[in-house]
Amino acid sequence: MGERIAVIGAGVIGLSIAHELAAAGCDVTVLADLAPLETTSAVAGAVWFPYAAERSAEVDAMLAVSLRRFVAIAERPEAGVDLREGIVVERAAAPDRSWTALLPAVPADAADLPVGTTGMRTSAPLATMSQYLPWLQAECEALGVRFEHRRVDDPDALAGAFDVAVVAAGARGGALLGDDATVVPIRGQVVRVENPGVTTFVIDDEDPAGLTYVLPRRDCLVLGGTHEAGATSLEPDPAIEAGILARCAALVPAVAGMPILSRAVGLRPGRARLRIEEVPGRALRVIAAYGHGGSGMTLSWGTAARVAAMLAAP
Ligand SMILES: Cc1cc2nc3c(=O)[nH]c(=O)nc-3n(C[C@H](O)[C@H](O)[C@H](O)COP(=O)(O)OP(=O)(O)OC[C@H]3O[C@@H](n4cnc5c(N)ncnc54)[C@H](O)[C@@H]3O)c2cc1C
Repeated sequence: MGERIAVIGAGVIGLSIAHELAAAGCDVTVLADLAPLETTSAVAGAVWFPYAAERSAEVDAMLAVSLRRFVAIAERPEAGVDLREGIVVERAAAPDRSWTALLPAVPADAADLPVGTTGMRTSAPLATMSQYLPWLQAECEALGVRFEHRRVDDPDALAGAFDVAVVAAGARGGALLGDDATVVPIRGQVVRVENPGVTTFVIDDEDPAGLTYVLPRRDCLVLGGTHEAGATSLEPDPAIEAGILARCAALVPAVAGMPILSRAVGLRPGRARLRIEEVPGRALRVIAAYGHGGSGMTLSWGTAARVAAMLAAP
């Protein structure tokens, strides 16, 4: 392709796109005002599982692309991605098991589930983001990608220096393009505790007391969470944290009282539909790539493949 491409954003979406475009021969520069470990992506659990994002045939194809890629990446221990056993708790009378078409799963034993629930046992890629994002950045750099710490106020101002701008700016994507007011930040708070030896993840999205999950990363156990549409505070809330700790201890008793290592808040880029498309009428070719909600890691490689295919087309 050989084009000069600016990727605005150094979260999991921007890095994955930069990687695929550089691998295809483009001259790629990532422009971002937050480094990978400062982004929402670094707050993510981060388990491959569709949550709070568009579902459609097109998105399911992207989910499949990402899943295959993460399974392959898990073969490289230095990347920080592991295939983990896990349980997805179900509380609906007719639970949505569409994800099992992508990820094989079997009914979980009642003894492993909260009283009165059903659930599925599966095995899914889980990324230790503190390791995976730096690894992905290094992989990009090995392909020649440059990184500039810089805020972009107007993508059109990149014309001349670049042939294409890819807007992978997460929750700020709509504001940056100025033509999309439909992005809603969805606040998510987590607590990271010492892992008492938990190896199985548990997700209970529909817990009536609040979104609850326990995710064993390599460096900690991530306890979550919250789903607060429209909330934007990046300060961890102590009352919310107390609720998370109580719900997680009820779900996985071994986590009760474990020492807290850190706390984090991220703003998921909520949008009814992913925005992956050409943006007409700009001073250079602009491609939007944001709106991944609670599934940015889950959709990252599928997104990158779609953007690469758009750029490969004449
Ligand atoms: C608590 C929590 C748990 C989660 N768990 C999971 C999970 O288990 N699995 C999963 O798949 N997803 C999960 N998510 C969702 C996931 O984190 C997001 O979907 C993902 O991080 C979005 O990535 P992104 O690259 O689009 O945005 P971000 O990670 O937010 O990165 C945005 C980038 O754009 C840059 N940027 C923005 N505006 C500008 C500008 N004007 N100029 C320059 N740079 C700019 C920023 O500096 C940053 O580098 C979770 C999210 C939260 C909050």
